[in-house]
Amino acid sequence: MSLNDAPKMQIPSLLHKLGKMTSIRDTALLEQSLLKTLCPMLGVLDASLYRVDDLTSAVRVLHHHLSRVVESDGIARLVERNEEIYNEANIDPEIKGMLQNVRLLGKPCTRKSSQTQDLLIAYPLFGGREICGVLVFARDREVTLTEDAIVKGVLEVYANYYDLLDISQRDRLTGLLNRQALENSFDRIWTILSRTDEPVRSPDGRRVQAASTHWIAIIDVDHFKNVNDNFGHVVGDEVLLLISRLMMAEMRGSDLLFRYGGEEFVVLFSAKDCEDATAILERLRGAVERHGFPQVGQVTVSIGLSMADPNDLPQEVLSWADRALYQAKKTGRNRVCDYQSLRQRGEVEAPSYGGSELF
Ligand SMILES: Nc1nc2c(ncn2[C@@H]2O[C@H](COP(=O)(O)OP(=O)(O)OP(=O)(O)O)[C@@H](O)[C@H]2O)c(=O)[nH]1
Repeated sequence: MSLNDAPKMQIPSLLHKLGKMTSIRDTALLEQSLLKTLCPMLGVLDASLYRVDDLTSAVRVLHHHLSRVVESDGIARLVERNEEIYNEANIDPEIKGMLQNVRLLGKPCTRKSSQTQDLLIAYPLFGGREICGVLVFARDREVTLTEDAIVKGVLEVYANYYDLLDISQRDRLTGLLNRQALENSFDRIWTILSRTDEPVRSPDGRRVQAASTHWIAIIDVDHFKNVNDNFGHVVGDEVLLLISRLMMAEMRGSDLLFRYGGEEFVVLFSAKDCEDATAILERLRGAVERHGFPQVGQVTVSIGLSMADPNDLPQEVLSWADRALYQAKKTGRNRVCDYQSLRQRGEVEAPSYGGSELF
């Protein structure tokens, strides 16, 4: 079968959807739009996009789900639901296996679902020459050659456009997400955190567990002005770049890392409890402390931590982490301080909301 066999109505509709997709200016909405474009074309109600890191573990998953709901007027309508999760811990082993196979083979893979008897179909998503994601959907029949060509074409347009949008969200020096990206996505991330109890389903209908407690940390380089003053800005930039690489090495692929300001970074991550979150950041602090920075030698960081309870305002939580950072600086630097413990011990006052430098 060739593209000529595609139903006549499908091509105008596809072009229209591609036009809509490329009018979007936000990567998260773009992903939703991709799944929204492909689902009706493939005749499926669910599809998922797994973003993977260099080691093929999924770092972020978007599930798109359509269901038929009969409304009060008696007419059945399609209702759309999108779920985004940042924790790969509970992805089904069957899906994990497929992600690995797609990554190794660099081409689409199909296997029979052990639970529903549907076919699980996975397509690689390329970012440059690397695979940066996998599209997965389940259906009762193989994709035809025409469908295969359409899916690959749509994924290519999507990937090229995603790269363009992604550049504008990145800090030029470190490649981490920039402050603008944090501010733009803060409310969306918060909504995801507040939904942790809701069931999330993978394309073959199985339940995917959501994440544990979330935390925000602000990481600030100590006496960084001295680095610039003594060694110059080029060396200072190299220090920032190396610290960002140490952060990437020490944190998990699913953690969100931002360069928030000059020598200030923000990390959004999940951890079991405060002890666990502190231990993760202590590991990072120690890695920076032990690292030999060219010319400069030793550099240290101070870290302020706060629990990111979705019932609190994101800006408020960030200001608490900032308050804890201030305390870490005040009490000697090269330390991790967490706001909730400082409050319990009466070592800090609650900052007056709205008075923070952040936002
Ligand atoms: N090289 C380089 N320096 C930067 C960049 N952005 C900000 N800075 C410098 O970072 C320094 C921050 O200095 P301060 O805010 O005084 O803080 P500090 O010297 O780190 O002191 P403490 O935070 O109190 O430990 C300033 O000298 C800025 O010029 C950057 O992109 N590259």
